[in-house]
Amino acid sequence: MPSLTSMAECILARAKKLDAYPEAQNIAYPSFDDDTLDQLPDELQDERWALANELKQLSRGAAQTTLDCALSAVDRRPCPSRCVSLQPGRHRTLGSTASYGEIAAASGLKEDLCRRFPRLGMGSHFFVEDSDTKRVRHTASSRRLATDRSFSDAVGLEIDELGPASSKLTQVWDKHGQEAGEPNQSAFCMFNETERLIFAFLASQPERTQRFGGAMGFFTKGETWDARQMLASFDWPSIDQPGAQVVDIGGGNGQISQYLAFHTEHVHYVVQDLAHVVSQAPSQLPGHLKVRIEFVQHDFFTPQTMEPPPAAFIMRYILHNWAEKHAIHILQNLVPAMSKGTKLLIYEYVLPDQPVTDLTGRFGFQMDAIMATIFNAQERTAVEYERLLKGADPRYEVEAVCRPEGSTMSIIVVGWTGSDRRPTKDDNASIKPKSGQIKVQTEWQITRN
Ligand SMILES: C[S@@+](CC[C@H](N)C(=O)[O-])C[C@H]1O[C@@H](n2cnc3c(N)ncnc32)[C@H](O)[C@@H]1O
Repeated sequence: MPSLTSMAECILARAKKLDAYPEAQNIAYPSFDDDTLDQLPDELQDERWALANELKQLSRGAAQTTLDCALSAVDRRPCPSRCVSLQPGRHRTLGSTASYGEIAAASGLKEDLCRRFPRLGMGSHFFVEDSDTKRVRHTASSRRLATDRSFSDAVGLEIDELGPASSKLTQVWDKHGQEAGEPNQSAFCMFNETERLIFAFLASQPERTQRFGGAMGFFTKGETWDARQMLASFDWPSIDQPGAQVVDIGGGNGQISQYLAFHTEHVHYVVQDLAHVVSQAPSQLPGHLKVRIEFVQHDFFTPQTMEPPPAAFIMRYILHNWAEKHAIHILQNLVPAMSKGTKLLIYEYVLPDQPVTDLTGRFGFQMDAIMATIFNAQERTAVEYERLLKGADPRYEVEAVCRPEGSTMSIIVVGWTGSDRRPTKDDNASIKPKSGQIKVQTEWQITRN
C-alpha cells in the first residue's frame, strides 16, 4: 500500500482534473448544498469516485469502516424513506426551510420521530439544521431525493425491496441448496412470501411496480448504458441486406430493435416476448418503424422455428435473469434456427474475473447480488459465458467480447460453427467443447489465441 502522503498526492492530481470541470463550465465547486459535479461527463465519474475513497477508508480505520457499512441501513433507512424525501410532491407544503413541527404536520409522523431520524441523517450531510433557528433545510443529497423521481425510486427500491430481500439469501441456500436456480425460490420470493416472480408479484401493486420501473430507468440512463454500444460492437453493414432478419429475444417493447432499425436500412426486426408484452408493445412503436419491426409471441423456453434462419439473434438483459440450467435451455432453443453465419449478440454486464474498486466495475458485482436476490440468477465473467454457451452447444463460438470505452455493458459476439443444414444429434456427438481458449485483455476485448 502506498503511504498516506503519496495517496494524498494522487488525490491532489485527481482533484485538479475534477476542479477543471466547474472552472471550464463557470459553475461553483461542489458542496454539500449543491452537487455541481453531478453532471460530470461519464469518463470523469470514476475519477470522482476514486478521488478519496481509499484514503477515506484508511483514515477511518478497519473497524469503523466495517461498522459504517453495517450501520448504513440503520443510518439511512428511516431517514429518507419516512420523513420528507421519498415522496416528492407529497410535501409541497414545506418551504425551503421547515421546523420539525412543520415536517411532522406534512408527513403525519410524530415530531419526535421527525427530529431524531433526520438528525441521524445529518451526520452524513443528509438535511442540515440551522444552529440558531433549528429549522431544517435540504442538502444536495436530500434535495435530489425530494426532486428527482427516478432517483428516489432507485433509492427506495434498494432500501425497501432489495436490501431486506437480500437478507434472505443464506436462508434460500440453506433451504433450497447453493445451486438454487429457480426464480420462484429466490430471496425476493421468500421475503415476500410468494412463489410469483417479481414482475407478476408487483403487477398487483401499482406503486411498487411504478417504483421498480422508475428505478430501472434511473439505473440505465447515461452513456455507460447506451444502445450505441450495440451498434459499435458489431459490423452491422455486413448483415444489412434486403431480406435480412434480426430476432430480438425477450425484446420487451423493442427498445433496442427500434434503435437498431434507425441505424440500419434493410434489416427487419422480429421482437419476441410473452403474450402480455407483445400485445401492448406495438402501440408504443413510432409509425415509421411499423414496417421494419414486428412483434411476435414466443416463449424462449421453446425452440425457435424460424425459416430461413435469421442473420442474428439479440439477447439484451436476458441471460443474467436466469441460473445456468435455464440459461442453457434458452440457448439450446436457438439451435434449430442457427445456421453458418448466424450471429448471437449478447448484451450484458461481463464481470471481471477479479475484484474491482472502480465505480462502473463495482456496479456489475452489485447487479450480480441483485440478480441472486431477485431471480436466483447471476452476472457472469467472460469465461463463464463461454462455458455457458459451450455447455448449451459446442458449436457456439465466442468471437469477441467488447466493452466499449466508458461503458458498463459488454457485447458478446457469438458465431455458429455448425453446418448450414439443420443440426442433428450426430452433430452434437461429434463436436467436443474446446476450453481455455479465450484470453481477456486489459481493455476488455477478448480474442482467440
Ligand atoms: C429484463 S427484460 C429485457 C427486455 C429487453 N430485452 C430490453 O433490453 O429492453 C426481460 C424480458 O424477458 C421477457 N421474458 C421473460 N420470460 C420470457 C419467456 N419465457 N419468453 C420470452 N420472453 C420472456 C420479459 O417479458 C422481458 O421483456
